[in-house]
Amino acid sequence: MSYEPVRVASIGLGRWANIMANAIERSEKLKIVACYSRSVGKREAFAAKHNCEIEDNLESLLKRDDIEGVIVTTPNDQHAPVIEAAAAAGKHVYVDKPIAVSLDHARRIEKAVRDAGVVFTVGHSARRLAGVRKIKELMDSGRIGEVSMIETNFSNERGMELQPGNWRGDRLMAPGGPLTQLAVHHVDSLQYLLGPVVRVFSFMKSMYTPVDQDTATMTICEFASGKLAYIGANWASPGVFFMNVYATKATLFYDLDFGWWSKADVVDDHSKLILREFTSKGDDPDNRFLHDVPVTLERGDMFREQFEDFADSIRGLKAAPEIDAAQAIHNIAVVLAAVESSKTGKAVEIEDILKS
Ligand SMILES: NC(=O)C1=CN([C@@H]2O[C@H](COP(=O)(O)OP(=O)(O)OC[C@H]3O[C@@H](n4cnc5c(N)ncnc54)[C@H](OP(=O)(O)O)[C@@H]3O)[C@@H](O)[C@H]2O)C=CC1
Ligand SMILES: O=C1CO[C@H](CO)[C@@H](O)[C@@H]1O
Repeated sequence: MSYEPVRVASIGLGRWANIMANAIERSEKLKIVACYSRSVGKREAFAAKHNCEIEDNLESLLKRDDIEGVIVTTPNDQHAPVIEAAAAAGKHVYVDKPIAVSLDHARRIEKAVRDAGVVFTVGHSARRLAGVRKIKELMDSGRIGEVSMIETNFSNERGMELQPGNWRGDRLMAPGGPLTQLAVHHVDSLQYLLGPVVRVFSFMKSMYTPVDQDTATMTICEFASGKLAYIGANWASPGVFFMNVYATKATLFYDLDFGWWSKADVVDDHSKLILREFTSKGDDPDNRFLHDVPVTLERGDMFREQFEDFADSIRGLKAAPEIDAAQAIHNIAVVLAAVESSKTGKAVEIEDILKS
């Protein structure tokens, strides 16, 4: 069903704003009409590239009646103040992940959008990858049996390039470093697949980086269902994104070439999902053989789709976007529990984090 494109403004015009704008430009459901960032150079470059108007300050942008929603890609600590102002002005809000880096900020955001009655969503796009959607389908259909555990990793080399002053190198703005910035995507996908995490244990170390930030993290999660998951995330290796699912009838190996992450319209072509199962399974454990079945992945576009979900909700085609504030808060609670565990050397209950 087609409708008048939802008119949006981009706020916080760094690297990710441009990748998100490219995705919006692949859709007929939204149109970027204006932009704002604090520095003049970034505003001018973004407006020229994405053919939109420039606003010199947030207040003037939010006063415009022709802007229906905002795309917030400011650094993590600037999500809450920008969203509070946008929601108070009646603008619908998309914010990139993580929703915020403290529960206090996350709850301020939840309250602001609820009080204003605006549509709100968070960019946990990885669950929309063709491989993750297919894993969910294979789990729900019973094809792979019952899952006991999932192992994941999302890593890249960025910790080695951090400089003092970069917000990613700040423990308050990016707690757990690569866990907050990269593997929070796996935190979301794992809770999408297995339900809520209840308890977390984590080790975090600072390695191969010029700043005082964790760059190697290993986290184990226990789910309310009793199932288990491992999340590895480092900032000291070439890019890695994988998810391996262990189930009673088959094991799934999902691997994505991180080099294509920001090109969401083709990234699914650079991923593979293998299903490993028994060819025959007799009584003799020394006479059981396995084979690998490649699983076909239909190409999607995780970034375009998340914006279309947002736009469809604004136009009333659906009640709400797939990812809401409550899920995003649970995602960040898992990250904060992992950071707490790495400090205390003990497992941390998510309930205790949510109570704090
Ligand atoms: N989903 C994904 O895969 C990814 C998500 N992200 C997320 O996107 C967000 C932005 O990341 P990224 O683009 O890499 O960061 P950058 O630092 O490159 O860009 C953020 C920009 O926001 C601007 N800014 C800062 N404060 C404000 C403010 N108060 N109001 C308006 N603009 C402001 C800054 O520019 P200026 O000085 O001009 O204001 C800055 O350049 C983060 O939340 C990050 O986690 C990032 C990468 C990938
Ligand atoms: O979420 C993310 C995924 O990958 C990006 C790198 O391309 C990160 O910068 C980011 O924070």
